[in-house]
Amino acid sequence: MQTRHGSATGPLIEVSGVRKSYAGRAVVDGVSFAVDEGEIFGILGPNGAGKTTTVECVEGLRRPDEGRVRVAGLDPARDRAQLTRILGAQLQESEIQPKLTVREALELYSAFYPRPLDWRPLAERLRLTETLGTRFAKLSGGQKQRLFIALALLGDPRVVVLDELTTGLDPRARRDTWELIEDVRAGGVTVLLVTHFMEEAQRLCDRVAVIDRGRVAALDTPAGLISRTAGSTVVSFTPSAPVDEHALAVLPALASVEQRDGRVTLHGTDETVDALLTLLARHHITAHQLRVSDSTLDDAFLDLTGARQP
Ligand SMILES: Nc1ncnc2c1ncn2[C@@H]1O[C@H](COP(=O)(O)OP(=O)(O)OP(=O)(O)O)[C@@H](O)[C@H]1O
Repeated sequence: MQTRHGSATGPLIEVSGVRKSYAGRAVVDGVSFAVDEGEIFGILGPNGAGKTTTVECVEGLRRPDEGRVRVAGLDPARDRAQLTRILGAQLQESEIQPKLTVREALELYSAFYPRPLDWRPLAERLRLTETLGTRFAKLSGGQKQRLFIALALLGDPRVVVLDELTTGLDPRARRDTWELIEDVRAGGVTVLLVTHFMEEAQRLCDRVAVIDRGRVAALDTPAGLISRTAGSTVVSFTPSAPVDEHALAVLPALASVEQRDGRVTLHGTDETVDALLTLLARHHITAHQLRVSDSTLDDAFLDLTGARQP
């Protein structure tokens, strides 16, 4: 297959056995993954897991102590000048002069690239046209994020790296930003996305690497991560009469069972639910407020890392 940039596909980003220590403590401890062109690839993990350090190695901002990173065949630590032509990174708020207007920021950053996109249609697409005369400091959170995306795309990159893009946004602005990222990918850009939000990863990412304590705890599609969690179906109900614990404990494919305040919650599979209903019928027990749902990426994450999300 040919990409819009005309090169043959293989992974666009390769991270292999990367290690990075600070003061003798390994914060990235042998991370490997590969991102194909056109993917939205998520890096998900608890605070301090090493996500930012990992993507900074991809951006060429940090040099790994060990391991290999390649972006379109370039070594980010060595070939930074060439890398900036194909990789757009999200700036941090502190990197933009608060007094610059949106127009000035777009013009200034365009000058950094050899072949920048025309910023006007980009501003239009990112709904920034109304704000062109507004100073950066006066923008809303959502407008700032849209400007960050515009600046990351100005150089017509093959890949953009977005780190905690929607942190601090309200739900509406977050959803708008997700649509923009989907648009960006539809335009052929590969997206490497660091996120804390399960919903964001589930909605946007083709594949997700869950990073925990500097290592890749799992790498799969969001659906794949969910299906490998112990008990991908959750069923809860209030029984009309006590249910024998031992009978519940031997239900097929049962991952866990909990009885609290008269309510029973089971994690299992569809097979568990079928057997449960048969069991209840046999004992003439009615299941009040019966709820059956699929596990979420949240459950998968907890299973994989044992960490609570903030
Ligand atoms: N320059 C540095 N010097 C020393 N320690 C650092 C440095 N940069 C990061 N760390 C530490 O490395 C660990 C991993 O940091 P990193 O920012 O990569 O994690 P993260 O997964 O992105 O976390 P968060 O979600 O909290 O941003 C943290 O404990 C952090 O304090």
